Amino acid sequence: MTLRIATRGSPLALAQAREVAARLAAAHGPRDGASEILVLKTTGDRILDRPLSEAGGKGLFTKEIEEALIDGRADIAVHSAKDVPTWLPDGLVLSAVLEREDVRDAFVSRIAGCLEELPAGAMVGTASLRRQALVRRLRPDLKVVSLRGNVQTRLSKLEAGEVQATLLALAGLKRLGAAHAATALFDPEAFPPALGQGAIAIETRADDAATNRLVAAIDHPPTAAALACERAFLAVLDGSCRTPIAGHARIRDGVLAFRGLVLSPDGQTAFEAEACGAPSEAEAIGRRAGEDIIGRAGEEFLEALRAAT
Ligand SMILES: NCc1[nH]cc(CCC(=O)O)c1CC(=O)O
Repeated sequence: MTLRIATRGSPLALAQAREVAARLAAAHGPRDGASEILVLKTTGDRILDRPLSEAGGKGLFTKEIEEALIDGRADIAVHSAKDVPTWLPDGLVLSAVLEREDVRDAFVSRIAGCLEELPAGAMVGTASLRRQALVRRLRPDLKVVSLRGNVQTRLSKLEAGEVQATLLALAGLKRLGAAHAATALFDPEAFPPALGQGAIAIETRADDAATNRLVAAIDHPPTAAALACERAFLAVLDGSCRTPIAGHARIRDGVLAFRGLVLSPDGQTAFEAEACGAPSEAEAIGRRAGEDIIGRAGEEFLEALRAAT
């Protein structure tokens, strides 16, 4: 039986699918761990002319891939965990997560060594509402503009001088062999990553016991716990592409510590929560942090966020 792995066709998505294929082969040998890659185009790949947050939000990079799982054209879907919507379709599960890459965002620029060094009025291009809000919070004097396209496209737009700086996940740069493009790295405390950033998630049909047994062997339980915590936080806050939301769970000395943040799009208002506990309580920890923010921020602020942009 050859496992069929569905993925988007961007260079980053292909690198991630190949990594899953290599791990399966390493864990189960070339026969039982054999796989083939099925490349699919998603709505998110087709919309190039406007911000994705305006294009209907959730699941733009996952829907067509999940459909292939549901109708049996594929056995495994590989996603960047941060692109996986809060709610999965009925019958699908995140059955494994690979060990997390570096969670940090990278600052990329030819004219400044870091965000602080950019001259007032400089243009920073990023399509991520989280990065836009965090940049505005730290540097309200900069011009933040949307910059779309896959990682390579964004780097060439920077080269062409469309913007003076951009921000990218270091994990993605590393997987593309382009980590040298990073000018500086953000401290995750000052510039918290997207929920799920740096992790590769494997989605399968819940009732496909044979596939789920094979992928269980490449699961990294500490990353899975961190992701469960981060996704529980997202679920409580009903996070979507429209909501600037950030956060990061990590396990140290057997304790899972989470810090999450919700921002107004202009970055001027932010609510933050911290929670920690046993990794086995990951989801409850994430929920607790989310409920803490709802309690303090108030429905009004959160409603305004949902309606914003
Ligand atoms: N939304 C695009 C996306 N999805 C995952 C990554 C990077 C890899 C990762 O976070 O695991 C990127 C590019 C980026 O944010 O720079």
